[in-house]
Amino acid sequence: MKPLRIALTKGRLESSTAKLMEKAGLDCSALHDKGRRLILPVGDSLEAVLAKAGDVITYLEHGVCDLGVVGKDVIMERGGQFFEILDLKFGKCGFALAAPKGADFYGGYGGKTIATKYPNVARRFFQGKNMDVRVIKIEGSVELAPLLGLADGIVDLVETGATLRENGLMVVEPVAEVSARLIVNAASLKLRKGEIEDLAARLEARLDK
Ligand SMILES: Nc1ncnc2c1ncn2[C@@H]1O[C@H](COP(=O)(O)OP(=O)(O)OP(=O)(O)O)[C@@H](O)[C@H]1O
Ligand SMILES: O=P(O)(O)OC[C@H]1O[C@H](OP(=O)(O)OP(=O)(O)O)[C@H](O)[C@@H]1O
Repeated sequence: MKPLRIALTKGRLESSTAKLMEKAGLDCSALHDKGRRLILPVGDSLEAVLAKAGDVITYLEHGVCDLGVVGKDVIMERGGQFFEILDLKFGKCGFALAAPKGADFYGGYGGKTIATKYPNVARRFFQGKNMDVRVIKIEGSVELAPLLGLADGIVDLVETGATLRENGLMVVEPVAEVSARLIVNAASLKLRKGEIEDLAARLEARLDK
């Protein structure tokens, strides 16, 4: 039987993913000693693919990967046709609306401008409030936008709050909680149900509380 292929998000989620798989009894030595390789064996039943977060979903939806580990932030922004089967309880942070300290974000009558790396999440949040805002997509260091006068506020991920604090911004309102999720391609879940459920159960048993 060929190994199940799992797409892992490179970067922040990488070490926690490897730690969890190790706790579940899978040999992750290749991940620790990967050099520049992007496809690596994990135990003898898994093949790990290291990809950018959004690409994890692309590979999964096209059926070239069976499983994926990706942040709920990316799932909320991208959506897609797949099953989310497990909250992995790491990569914990949250979406928040933030604005310059002391600003009355909801005050005044003028239209508001929001800068964000997550335009769909931001639009949905303000639609839920029946508020018509202008959304500008920014690729990173989103906190810059209100400081430079481009936006009234941002919708971004907040973990420790240090980036907001050190740049004179504050949380106006939390938007959603975020953590890493295990996702599965729909056809794989049908065709390799037993193996996938077995892996999910092994991971679930070793999750942080
Ligand atoms: N403080 C945080 N900031 C951003 N993402 C976080 C944070 N804490 C946990 N995460 C999770 O880690 C995932 C990967 O983040 P990471 O910054 O490594 O990649 P990225 O967002 O694609 O950024 P880059 O473009 O810099 O690679 C996010 O999608 C999110 O689910
Ligand atoms: O609350 P904190 O612990 O300060 O973490 C939140 C910050 O981390 C992320 O940025 P990242 O470092 O990924 O850089 P980026 O802005 O270029 O995406 C996020 O976009 C915030 O800026």
